[in-house]
This record gives sequence, C-alpha cells and structure tokens, in this order.
Amino acid sequence: MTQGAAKRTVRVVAALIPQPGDDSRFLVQQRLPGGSRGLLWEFPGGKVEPGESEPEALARECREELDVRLLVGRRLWAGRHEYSDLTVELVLYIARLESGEPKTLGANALAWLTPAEMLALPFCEADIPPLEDLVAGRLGPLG
Ligand SMILES: Nc1nc2c([nH]c(=O)n2[C@@H]2O[C@H](COP(=O)(O)OP(=O)(O)OP(=O)(O)O)[C@@H](O)[C@H]2O)c(=O)[nH]1
Repeated sequence: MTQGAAKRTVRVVAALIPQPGDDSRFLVQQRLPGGSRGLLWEFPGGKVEPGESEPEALARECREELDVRLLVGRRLWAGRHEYSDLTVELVLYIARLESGEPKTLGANALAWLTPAEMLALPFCEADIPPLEDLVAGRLGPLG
C-alpha cells in the first residue's frame, strides 16, 4: 500500500451452508488465483452494497456466484480483521439451500467439508476465529 493511502473497510457477509442430508458438512469455496487472498478458502458471500440488508446481500452474492437460492437464518458471528490491504468487517449467517446445486461460477473450487477439515486448509485469516468457534460448538444451535 502507498504510504498515506487510506485502507478501505468493507462489510462482508458470508454463509455457513449445511450440506443437504449431512449437517456435519458445510459449503466452502476456494478463491480464484491471482487476486487478493488468491487460492485461499472462504465461506460463500461477498460485500454488502449500499442500501442492502446483510441477508439481501448474502442471497444476491450466492445467486450470482453459486447460482443457488438461499434461506438466510440467524446471524452467528461478527468480527473485524485487518489485512495489510483491507479491513474486513465479517458477518457470518447460517443459511439453507432453498434451490439449486452450487456451481463454481466465481470460485476456483467448491467443497463440502467438516469444520475440522476446514481448519486444515489455508483459509482467509478473518475466518479463523469463527471457524474455531464452530469447531468448539460456540456458535450455538445451527438449526
Ligand atoms: N466471501 C468471503 N469473503 C471473505 C471471507 N473472509 C474474508 O476475509 N473475505 C474477504 O472479504 C472480501 C470479500 O470480497 P468479495 O467476496 O466481494 O471478493 P472480491 O475478490 O470481489 O473482493 P476484492 O475486490 O476485495 O478482492 C475479500 O477481500 C475476501 O478476501 C469469507 O469467508 N467469504
């Protein structure tokens, strides 16, 4: 970053989506190579646009990036992470697939993984605290 340039802050909404028929696994995606945090893993979602609620932003991102419809549930976790290029205010929701099979439209790869399997992957740093809470059962009921 150029000295003196302001670091951007973005509000990012992400979804914990249980696999239909197997509530122990959740959908994760690998970011495309080349860009910021290229090839790291993350939860589906993206930036909240002006005028959107968090659930609206989450439903839109998952429609655009995965071609699925979501039923967005409870807000599970919120926190802030400072990357060298960006400050991310991350909010995690539980969400169910209403229709559609996730497609790799905006990601390098998709996978249905257990929380322990996720912790073994190179994940975006902002996701580590909620992942650790998920593994420890600290996010509360996911139903
Ligand atoms: N979707 C998503 N983004 C996350 C997660 N964790 C995390 O740090 N992020 C960061 O939050 C930002 C989300 O932006 P985005 O999904 O619209 O991705 P993008 O590549 O278009 O954004 P960019 O232009 O900042 O690189 C990215 O910088 C991404 O690295 C997560 O779990 N899900």
